[in-house]
Amino acid sequence: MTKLSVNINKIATLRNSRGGNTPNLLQVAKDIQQFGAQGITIHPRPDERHIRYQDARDLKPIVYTEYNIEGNPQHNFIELVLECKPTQVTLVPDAIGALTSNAGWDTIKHKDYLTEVIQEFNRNGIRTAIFVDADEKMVEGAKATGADRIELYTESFAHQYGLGNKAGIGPFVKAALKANELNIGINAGHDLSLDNIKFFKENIPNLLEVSIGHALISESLYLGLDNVVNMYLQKLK
Ligand SMILES: CC(=O)[C@@H](O)[C@H](O)COP(=O)(O)O
Ligand SMILES: NCC(=O)COP(=O)(O)O
Repeated sequence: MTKLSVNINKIATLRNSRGGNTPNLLQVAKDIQQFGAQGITIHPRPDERHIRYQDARDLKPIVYTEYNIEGNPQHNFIELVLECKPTQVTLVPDAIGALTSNAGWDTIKHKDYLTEVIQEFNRNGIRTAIFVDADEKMVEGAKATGADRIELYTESFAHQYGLGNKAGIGPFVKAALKANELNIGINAGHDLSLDNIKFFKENIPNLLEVSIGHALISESLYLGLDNVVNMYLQKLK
């Protein structure tokens, strides 16, 4: 079974568009867990355009499933994660002002920095994951930092799959086999959807967790959050 962690960034985007508290992020997080999701993911960005740092703190007592905080480990982010002590921190190399995540880490070039940050989180009992492209060398580099898991950046797979090109899964299978060989866990995310998730899951050996936000919230506009969470759970069995 692969765990579903729902990324609630888009709920915060909607809330922030009017400045009030509708929709209520904390209530949505409670409901998503009640509907059966096994985790909640947030990705606070430095400009706090969707998830605010205070949201991360407020969610701490609400999230009783796996709490995953994603972001670039700048000083403020590290402080926040150490304060919130989530189940998992996922390190993502976001450029300031990027529209969304658009690349994995170069785990070879940044090995020393990543190792240092990961040691700090490990000392605090927080599981660590590194966001990487589907590249065996980057998986080896992630393992060398001491990270518990990789998160495969799935945008290229999703894009190719949408064009009808199933061969786009190829590099992801190779990266996953390398991760299995090295005994580093596998998460995945970015642009996964009801259309592509089953194929992805069936082809990736030992896929532990997926974090899904943009498509899942969009699909919920038509089908409802409860239905959509459960449709993903069926496909991830
Ligand atoms: C790492 C990743 O792929 C997601 O966290 C994604 O970047 C969501 O962030 P946005 O909601 O800001 O697009
Ligand atoms: N880590 C990926 C994530 O949290 C959600 O990405 P997306 O589904 O919003 O593209």
